[in-house]
Amino acid sequence: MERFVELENVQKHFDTKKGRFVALQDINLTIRQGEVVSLIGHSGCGKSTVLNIIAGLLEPSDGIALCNGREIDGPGPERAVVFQNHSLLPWLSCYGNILLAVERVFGAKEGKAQLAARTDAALVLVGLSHARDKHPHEISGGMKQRVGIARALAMEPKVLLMDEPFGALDALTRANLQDEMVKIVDATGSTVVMVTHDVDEAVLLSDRIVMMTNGPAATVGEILDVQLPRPRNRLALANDADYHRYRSAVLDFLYQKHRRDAA
Ligand SMILES: Nc1ncnc2c1ncn2[C@@H]1O[C@H](COP(=O)(O)OP(=O)(O)OP(=O)(O)O)[C@@H](O)[C@H]1O
Repeated sequence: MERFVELENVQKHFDTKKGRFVALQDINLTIRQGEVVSLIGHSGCGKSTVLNIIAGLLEPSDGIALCNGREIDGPGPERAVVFQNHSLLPWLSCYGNILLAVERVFGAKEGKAQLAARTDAALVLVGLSHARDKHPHEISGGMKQRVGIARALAMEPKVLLMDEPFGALDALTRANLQDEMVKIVDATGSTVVMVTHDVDEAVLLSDRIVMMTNGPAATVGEILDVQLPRPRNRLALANDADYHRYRSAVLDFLYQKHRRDAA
C-alpha cells in the first residue's frame, strides 16, 4: 500500500507566558492509503496536536508533514475533520449542512443534480435519509455526529480525520456508531486517523494503534498492528482471544509502562 500521510521528525512547541512548552518531539509516522490508524494516550499527551498538524490547522515547529507526497500547508478538503462536537450549522437542515460542504468541494465543476446526489448518498451511508430535513436541534447527539461524519465523507477526502468523534456520546450510542463506522470504513476503504481514549474503540476500528508517551515532549511510544480479520463484529470479538490480547497490550502500555497518575 502507498504511503499517504507522513510525519517526519515532527516537533511542536507552544510559546506560552511561562515560556516554551514542547508538546511533541520526534514524531515519525507513516500512514498508508486505506489504513485506519488510532492515536491513543493519556490526556494532554498531544494526540489532538498530531491530528491538527495533519489537518493543516497547526504547523509543525520542526520537521515536516506530508500528504500524498506534498507538504501540508493548511486545511484542505482532501483532509476532512470530524470533531467531538459535531459543529453543524444550526440554521441548516441535515441535508443543508452536508450540501454546503459538497458545494464547496465540487460546486465549481458539478451541476445541482450531481451535488444533490452526493448529499443524498452521504445521508444513506450513515442511515439518516429519514432525517434529511431536520435541523440539528431536532435530532439526538448521535444523529448530529452522524451528520458530521456524513458531511466529512461526502467531501470524498483522501484522509478522514476524527478527533474523539464518539467521545461526547452515551455508551450505547457510541457502540452503535462505532459499529456503523466499521461498516463505512469497510465499504469505502477510507484512510482514517482517529484520536481516541477508548481502548475497545481503538482495537475494534484500527489497523494500527499508535500509542503515545506522556508529555511534555510526547512521542510515539509503540505501534500495535491489529490483525483482526474484517469485517469485524463486536459480539464475535467479545470472545476472541486475539482481541483480548490486543486490548491487554494497549492497557499495559497505558497503565503499566506509561502510567500517569491523576492530577
Ligand atoms: N495553543 C496551545 N498553547 C499552549 N499549549 C498547548 C496549546 N495547544 C495544546 N497545548 C498543550 O499541548 C499538550 C498537548 O495537547 P493536546 O490537546 O494535543 O493533547 P491531547 O492528547 O489531545 O489531550 P486530550 O486527550 O485531553 O484531548 C497539552 O499539554 C496542552 O496543554
